[in-house]
Parts: sequence; structure tokens; C-alpha cells
Amino acid sequence: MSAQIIYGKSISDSIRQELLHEVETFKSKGITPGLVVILVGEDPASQVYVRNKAKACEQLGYYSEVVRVPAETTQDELLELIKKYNTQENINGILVQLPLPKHIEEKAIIDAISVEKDVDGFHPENVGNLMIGDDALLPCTPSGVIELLKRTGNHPAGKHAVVIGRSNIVGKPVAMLLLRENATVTICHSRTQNIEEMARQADILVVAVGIPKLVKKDWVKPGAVVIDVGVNRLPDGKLCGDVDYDDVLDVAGWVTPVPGGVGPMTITMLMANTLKSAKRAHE
Ligand SMILES: Nc1nc(=O)c2c([nH]1)NC[C@@H]1CN(c3ccc(C(=O)N[C@@H](CCC(=O)O)C(=O)O)cc3)C=[N+]21
Repeated sequence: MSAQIIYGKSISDSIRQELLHEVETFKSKGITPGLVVILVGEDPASQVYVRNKAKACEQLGYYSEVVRVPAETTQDELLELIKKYNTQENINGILVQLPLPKHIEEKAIIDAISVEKDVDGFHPENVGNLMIGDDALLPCTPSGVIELLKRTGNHPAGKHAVVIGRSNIVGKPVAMLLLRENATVTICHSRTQNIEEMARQADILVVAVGIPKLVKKDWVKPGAVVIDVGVNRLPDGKLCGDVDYDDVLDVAGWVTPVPGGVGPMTITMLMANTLKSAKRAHE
């Protein structure tokens, strides 16, 4: 038996098609969603993502700006830039690409982005609303994971979901969203004992730790859904996940590839958030 592959790229394409219809209705009222992506410094991996985001904007007919500032930009200068976009009416979403250079405090930057334009869903008020279950801009990768599950018929309700990783960007929010979908959720991390055994309890296993090929077939319950959030650039330039894809293939029921799995969904959910923010701004 071999796992079914979850083609994030094609699921992402069909969501973009749905978004395109919505955008067209919206634009017929003379309103265009706008996104600004701010890139500090020249990290080559970030360049690729930023390019993909700009491409998605073009595809959907959004207004988009990419602002590139040098790595030496001060925190105050960056805060000024954010303030400008906070008040600029043609901009509905502000994304400051992370990680930032060490002399800039990420928290100060995230806090400065207006809650309404926080399309990453990283602002404390959006995080709080996610936790409470109120309406919020949800973080893109976690909501992409939920979409992948639902659109392949793998509804989380009643399932045991095990999340490996506890970052603010993926692990914690994806656990919260799974809980909201009525899964029973376990969060594992670097200090978890018997992590392999924990993972093997999962009906849905979400891995977001940034360790290439950490998860082997012994970690996977037969038939489980394995969602690989890892994006690790290997020395040869190739992209690889946190899951040993070839190894788990004959044990898992479902598995996401890297690339072509969660990555494209992240950008699509960013587009969905930007549209949501634009709609709210014109209510
Ligand atoms: N403020 C902020 N928000 C982010 O959402 C954010 C960020 N900072 N910093 C970096 C990470 C990483 N990230 C990815 C987005 C798309 C792909 C993606 O589309 N990946 C393609 C392949 C791309 C390639 O070939 O490199 C795939 O997996 O198929 C990957 C990674 C967003 N991030």
C-alpha cells in the first residue's frame, strides 16, 4: 500500500480560482485589494517567497508593492515605514518578511502593524482572537494546513492530532486551529520524551520543526495523515521537508510533498486574508 499524495499546489490553484471570482465581484465595485511586502536585507530564500507572493498578487489582480530596504535599516526606520502603510488606504495587508536582522526586535515590528492589516495573523490581538475563537485574521500556514485536511476529506473532528513543533508561527496556532476543528491535540517539542511513540499515536501528524527528514516510518501509524510544514534548503540547493517522504510513503495513508505541499497553500491563504481585510475595510 502506498500513501495518497496531497497535492497542495493543485488544491492551492483551485482556491485561487475561487478567490479570483470573489475578487472580480469586489473589483466591479471599484475596489482593489492591496498588499505590501517589506523585505529587509537580501536573504536569498526570502527573495523566492517574496517573488512568489508578488506573482500571486498579479494572478489575482491585486495591487501589490514590494519594498526592499537594506539590511542596515534601523528599527525606527522600519517602524516609520509600517506607520505609513498603516494609514495608506489602498493597502489592506502588510507583511514584513521574517526573520529580521538581529538588531531589529521582531516583536516591536509585529506589534506596530495595525491589527486590521496584519495578514500574517501574528499580531497579539489576532493571536488572542484565534485562541478565544472570535473572528480573526488567521496565520497563513496553519490555516493552509486545515484547508488541506478538509479538502482531502480528512476532517479533524474526533481525530487525534499530534503537532511536532511549538513555534508562534506554526506549531502553536496550528494546534489551536485543530482544537477548534474538534480534534484531540497533543503538542510535542524538543523536550518531549518518547517523541517517536507520541507521533505514532497520531491520526493526523503535523510536523513543523525545521529538521530535515526527522520523521521516519517508525513515527507513523499505518494510514495516518502526515502534513509536512518543513522547508529546509539542503546544501545542494534542493528543498526538503521535516518528514522523510520516501520512507513514510508505504506506511502513511496521506502525505504532503515538499515542495508542492503546504508551501503554496501559505501564499494562497495570504491572498485570502488580504481579500478578507479589503472586504472588512469597505463594509
Ligand atoms: N512574515 C512572514 N510571513 C510568512 O508567511 C513567511 C515569512 N515571514 N518568512 C518565511 C516563511 C516561509 N514561507 C513560505 C511561503 C511559501 C513557500 C512556498 O511557496 N514554497 C514552495 C516552493 C518555493 C521554493 O521553490 O523555494 C513549495 O513548497 O512548493 C515556502 C515558504 C512564508 N514565510
